[in-house]
Amino acid sequence: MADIKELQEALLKKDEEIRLLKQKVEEANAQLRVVTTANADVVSKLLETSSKLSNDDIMRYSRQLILPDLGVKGQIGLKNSSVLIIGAGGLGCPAAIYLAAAGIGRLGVVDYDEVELSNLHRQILHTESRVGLSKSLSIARSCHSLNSSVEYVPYQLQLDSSNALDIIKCYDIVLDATDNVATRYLLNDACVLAGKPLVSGSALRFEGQLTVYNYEGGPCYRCLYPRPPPPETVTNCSEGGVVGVVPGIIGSIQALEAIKIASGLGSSYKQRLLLFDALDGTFRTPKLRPRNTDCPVCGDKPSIQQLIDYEQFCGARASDKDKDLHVLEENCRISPKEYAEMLKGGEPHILLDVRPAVELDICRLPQPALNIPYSSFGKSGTTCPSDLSQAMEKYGEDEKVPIVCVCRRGNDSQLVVRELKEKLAGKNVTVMDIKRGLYGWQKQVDQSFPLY
Ligand SMILES: Nc1ncnc2c1ncn2[C@@H]1O[C@H](COP(=O)(O)OP(=O)(O)OP(=O)(O)O)[C@@H](O)[C@H]1O
Ligand SMILES: [Zn+2]
Repeated sequence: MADIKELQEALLKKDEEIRLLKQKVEEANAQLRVVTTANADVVSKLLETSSKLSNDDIMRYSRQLILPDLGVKGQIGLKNSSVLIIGAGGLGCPAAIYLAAAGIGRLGVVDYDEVELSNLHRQILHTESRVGLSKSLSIARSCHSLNSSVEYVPYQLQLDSSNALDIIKCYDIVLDATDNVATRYLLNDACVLAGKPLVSGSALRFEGQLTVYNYEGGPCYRCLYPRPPPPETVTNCSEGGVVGVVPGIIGSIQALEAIKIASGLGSSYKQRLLLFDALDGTFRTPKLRPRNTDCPVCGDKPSIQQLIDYEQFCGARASDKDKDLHVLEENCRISPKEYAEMLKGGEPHILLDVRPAVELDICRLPQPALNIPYSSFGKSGTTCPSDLSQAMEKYGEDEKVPIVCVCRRGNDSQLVVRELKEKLAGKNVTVMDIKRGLYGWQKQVDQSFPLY
């Protein structure tokens, strides 16, 4: 009997435990329902705001909203998209302002550099009062005053292998508005690894180019250019010059392609190149090679699965800061001050200005100079350019007057000295360069000398 009683008590205890457990499950379910409903509320609120245009939006964007190809759907696509622009210069400025005006949701702008006076003829979002200010901040400010409903994220830094992926991952579309080969490869690889379309632009002198890499199965930059060009063949705007409107046009089309991608229209340049020639007034759009299945980064068996050292790969720096060459021994160089002393003392010498002829019209040292541009030195083969030989002959064989080379910044002049030393080997002629060229002259000798 006692056993049965004990068993009954044990059963009752178990029943009570089961009841308590059921109660706990019920409470947990109730809590779950509350959380799920709350989440659904948050999600639907988010959807509601991101899929709706405010009255201000409707008025502001009305002229593009009524385009049947774009419409409300396209505008919401823009509002929900983010674009990252690398380079706040000649291409970045027009690209940024049109993206801001069109109502892109978020706009990131990366640039390590500060505004300079020589930027203003083409980098049209910067102003005279912002000379010395960060370019990415300056763009964000200008765009904000045009459209404050866009979120702006300025990055005052140099994009490199250590930060590129983390930044790019936060955006939908990337615009390459930079001016150097190392950054082009970096951006290409980062966009392939992160799966982002790369709207790439470039502009120099009177010419511009544009294409969209890594977009809907199209080629990447490496598919078309597997090897970087020799560094000495690459020119940038500060060396080659550029007409401001050219990057204006290319940067605007970069914005246009990003707008088309973001609004669902798609880009016209996935396997096509735009070539703009401002002197001819022509636009050509040749087709490009398709994606290379053996491409080391976007091919079927990629060997590059993380970012590499792009400055090393290209043999060139990714910024134009501190570009001073040091190829000569100190005894082959004189300071601008020493050259000024030479002039004062009337020491006979040949001044050889190795800048392009067009630059001598801008300014020159106060001494008659022979002009043989650096670019033409290779053309005379192993011999000395004939103009220089003639100038040396004027002084006669016995009087070996020194040759003093000068250029804008003191880089080309060093290369010329090196070359002349080989060409004049055995002739016992002193050849030297003026350190830091006209920049050095302005700094050490004549502050009123114009710089460009
Ligand atoms: N890796 C990089 N990270 C961040 N910004 C970059 C990088 N590479 C280039 N840039 C920026 O891209 C911009 C390119 O623009 P652009 O060539 O018009 O200007 P610039 O270099 O100031 O011109 P200039 O050659 O006349 O001095 C520059 O502002 C430069 O600082
Ligand atoms: Zn590729």
